Amino acid sequence: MAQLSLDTKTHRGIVIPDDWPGYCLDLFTYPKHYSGDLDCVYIPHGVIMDRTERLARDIMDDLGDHDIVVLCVLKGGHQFCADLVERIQVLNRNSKRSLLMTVDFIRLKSYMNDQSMPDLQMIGAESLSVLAGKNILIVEAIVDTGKTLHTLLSHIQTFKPKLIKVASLLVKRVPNQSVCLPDYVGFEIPNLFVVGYALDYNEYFRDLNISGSRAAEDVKCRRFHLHLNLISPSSHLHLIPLHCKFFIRTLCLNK
Ligand SMILES: O=P(O)(O)OC[C@H]1O[C@H](OP(=O)(O)OP(=O)(O)O)[C@H](O)[C@@H]1O
Ligand code: HPA
Repeated sequence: MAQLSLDTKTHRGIVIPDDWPGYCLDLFTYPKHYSGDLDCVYIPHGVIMDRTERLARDIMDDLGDHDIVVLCVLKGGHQFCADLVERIQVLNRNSKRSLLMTVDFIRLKSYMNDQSMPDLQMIGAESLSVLAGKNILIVEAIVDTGKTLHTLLSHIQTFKPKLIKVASLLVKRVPNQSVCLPDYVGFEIPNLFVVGYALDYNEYFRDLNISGSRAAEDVKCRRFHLHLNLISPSSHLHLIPLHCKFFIRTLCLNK
């Protein structure tokens, strides 16, 4: 893992500036039940896929001809992990080098609403002893405060793996972030709350195609809370209490 201060040209991934407004929602299709809940399309799905393809190649260049255990951090990391593994499989079929992969899962949860809670739950940690002596690629959707990754790395290191690499689709520019930068970063984003592509707000938005009466009921409750947060920066931000000053951005709507 590189230190935060090591800022090479590509190590931060695609850097999205603070003033990036995203794309207007009306330019995309999205389920009607999310209308009114979303601010903009922040990173279109196709861009995520193209960037993931390049990350897969970088991983293959670094780790090709090794055996690795891909450790997917649930729940948020499941979509990125599936797409990244698929891209590596394509390279396995089409290049001279190959990467033998097994995939494992661990669940870490600390967020309520848009806030990281002091209590971090780790589910599935018991089975990590199988990682002893292995090459591990942790696949995470987002590094925000860095607490989740830091806790996971400390835990895994106790099993004495041979090598640990980390791939994260997103890294947030957060003041005083205390974690090392992942080895493979898709995008560096401003300090905004983003949803979609398996990233949630209280379990909503992971799958933008949710349907059914129970989901519809829940969505109504959630809308009540989210409306506060969806005012665009140029309108009435100053009227919102400080703790609500964040924006829900949609990573990707079209899949
Ligand atoms: O860098 P941090 O501030 O620790 O935040 C990053 C973590 O937050 C989210 O997990 P969450 O706790 O929401 O659980 P989930 O993946 O099940 O949604 C996300 O999937 C990351 O694992
Ligand atoms: O911006 C975010 N969105 C969704 N989940 C998260 N977990 C940490 N940060 C985020």
